[in-house]
Amino acid sequence: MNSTLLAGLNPEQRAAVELPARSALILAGAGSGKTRVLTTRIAWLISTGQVSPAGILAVTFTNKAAKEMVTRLSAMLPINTRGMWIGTFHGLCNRMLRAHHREASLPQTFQILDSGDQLSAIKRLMKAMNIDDEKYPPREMQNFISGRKEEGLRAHEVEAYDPYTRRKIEVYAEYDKQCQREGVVDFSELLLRCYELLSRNQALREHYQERFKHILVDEFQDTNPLQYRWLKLLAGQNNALFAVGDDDQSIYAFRGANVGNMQELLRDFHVENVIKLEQNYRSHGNILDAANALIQHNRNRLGKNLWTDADKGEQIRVYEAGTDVDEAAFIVDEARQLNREGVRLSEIALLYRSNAQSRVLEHALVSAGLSYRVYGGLRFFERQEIKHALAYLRLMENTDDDNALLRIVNFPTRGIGARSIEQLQEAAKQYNTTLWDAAARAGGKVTAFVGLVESLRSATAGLPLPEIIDHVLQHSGLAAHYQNETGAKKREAEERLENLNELVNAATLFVHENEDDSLTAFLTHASLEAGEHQAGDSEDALHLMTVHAAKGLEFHTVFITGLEESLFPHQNSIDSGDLDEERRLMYVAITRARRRLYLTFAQSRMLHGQTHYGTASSFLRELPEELLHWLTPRVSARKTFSSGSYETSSYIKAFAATPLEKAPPAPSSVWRIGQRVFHQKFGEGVVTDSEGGGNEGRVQVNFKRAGSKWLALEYAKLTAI
Ligand SMILES: Nc1ncnc2c1ncn2[C@@H]1O[C@H](COP(=O)(O)OP(=O)(O)OP(=O)(O)O)[C@@H](O)[C@H]1O
Ligand SMILES: [Mg+2]
Repeated sequence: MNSTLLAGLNPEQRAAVELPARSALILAGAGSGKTRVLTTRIAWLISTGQVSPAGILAVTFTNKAAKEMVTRLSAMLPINTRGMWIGTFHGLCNRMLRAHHREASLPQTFQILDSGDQLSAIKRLMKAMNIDDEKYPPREMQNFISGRKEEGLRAHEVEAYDPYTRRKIEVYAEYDKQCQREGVVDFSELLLRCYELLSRNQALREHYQERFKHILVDEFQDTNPLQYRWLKLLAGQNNALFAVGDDDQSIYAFRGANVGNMQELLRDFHVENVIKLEQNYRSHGNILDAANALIQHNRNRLGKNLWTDADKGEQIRVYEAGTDVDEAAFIVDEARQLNREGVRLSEIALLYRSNAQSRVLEHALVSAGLSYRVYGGLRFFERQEIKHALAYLRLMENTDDDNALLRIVNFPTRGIGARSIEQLQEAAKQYNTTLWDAAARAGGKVTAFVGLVESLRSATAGLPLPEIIDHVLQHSGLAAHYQNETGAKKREAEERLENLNELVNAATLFVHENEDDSLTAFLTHASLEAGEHQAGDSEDALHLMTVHAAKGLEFHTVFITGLEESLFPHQNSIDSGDLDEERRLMYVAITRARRRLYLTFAQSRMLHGQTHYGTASSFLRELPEELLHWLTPRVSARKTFSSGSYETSSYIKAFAATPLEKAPPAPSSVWRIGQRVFHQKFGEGVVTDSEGGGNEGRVQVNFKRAGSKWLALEYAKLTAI
């Protein structure tokens, strides 16, 4: 059986699979078979009797990847893969915390806060603490708390040298208390709590160290310091850590991931040899050449060469659209044509840098009647109506969940005003109880609400999950609320109602696929797997996702959309002067394609309610011309590319410019993005965006002292500096 397992691997891959039971690092570029090697190694270890399936712990990047790994394993081995410890860091930590909730001081039914829930919990807390949210923006507070947790630091361990930080630490401490009181944990808490559980509880630690002889990690370059410490703790002195990764695909430094972990791994685990895989099996030559050429612009690379046996294949298709709507229309036409030629829709991916870009694409796909699925982004479980429904379910499970209570106490409206809710919060604070307890004593409509939730709970006790959910939708008033909507909101309400019905379907599927079909398990799934598991999973559908979410995946055809300066590369990285991480992101995007790659961009785009006028991404310029096939006249090449200096030609485009014949802008409006300017009142700043031309135009300037502002060119007397 081993020989069939190993057949088809090249000698380096095979050597990696058959490494002795010591720690190892496989450092290799995109599409070189890292994930395949990792999966095959699990199968090989089990089939050669070196370890039982229960002795394996494998960390993948997404739940989708974990599922795929389990499916591949069952195809390779005649074993029961159910219950194997294969999952994301969050998923595995959740599992461990559920199993040992008492030791971790958590209620068994603890609920998970996604990032939106976390933000509202922080806002609520800051209000109770009377903290000025202008001085301490809640989002910044959220980043502060999550950032510290990802470094493994509790509030009392964070050092502060100024009053501002001290205040933030106070909020952090109170926030943790609030979560504990309410029986909820946020994403980073899952990891930190699990880490603390293992590090404090020797018996438990030894139990798991004894069990997991082989720990395997995919996408190792994106582990953050806490995840790394968690792995180290589990590995102990004797277990083997098998890590695969690619420094060129490290795209989570902004969230604390640390490529330096690779160096630490070599040292901490006494790794003797690093195996490199250099043959790419995924992409045609031109695509790989483009990826290699791009990434060569980065500094500080560990250095790898990728080559392929495959043909050069097609050139990369580049398309310049007038507007984002035109861009979407072009993509839909091409996708439809490919589909007619026999490419399955699920083999086509539309990638974008930011979630907000998906709306226009989705609209075009809906109009064209093409099925699609969005991964990440506007997540099914994050939709307003779904969160309302989940809040009822959460409160039924755990009445301490104040977040859930606040969300639905007056939704659908039952005449409980803001004033009553404030009184409720005051009472809870005064008696040091949860809102639920306070509500039970408050009397009137508030107490009737408690009665409603209790009746939902008793009426559904013992029912199968989908029926519980259906009952709650019908009897909480949620379904009726959307059914009764009329007028302008009717269409939207119908869609929301469909989503609610979809929640029942999701639960049906969940029960079918999981041994633990309790409500708690389902709510956990809703928090952890949000967006990865959408309706109609079996249907052939296009994939839409951010580049971040595309990591590790591959498709016949990939469209990289919105390739405009300040969108991709993102303005933040342009401002910081460090494009390396953005370039790695672009490298990830390019290397997802097997056969065909499209690069598209638009001259104007509506984002966040404003029209933006952009120029082609500087990444386009980093790709060798001979690899590109321009589908639109190379206007930008003339104006933007051939001058040699990108900066001098990235001017503000005139309002009335047509895609092909752009009127040169009036001299008075030539403020290029990146230009440093001086304003009488606001002082020094940098132009970050622009709209329109001539005197009607506006520019956005990020002022050093005054922050970001839009200014009308007619009035703002800016001078270049
Ligand atoms: N020896 C091989 N022969 C044929 N195909 C292979 C071989 N090794 C890997 N492949 C195929 O190449 C593709 C890329 O493999 P895989 O996804 O494992 O690469 P990876 O290194 O994990 O990529 P990424 O860095 O994007 O995660 C897959 O379709 C895989 O099945
Ligand atoms: Mg991979």
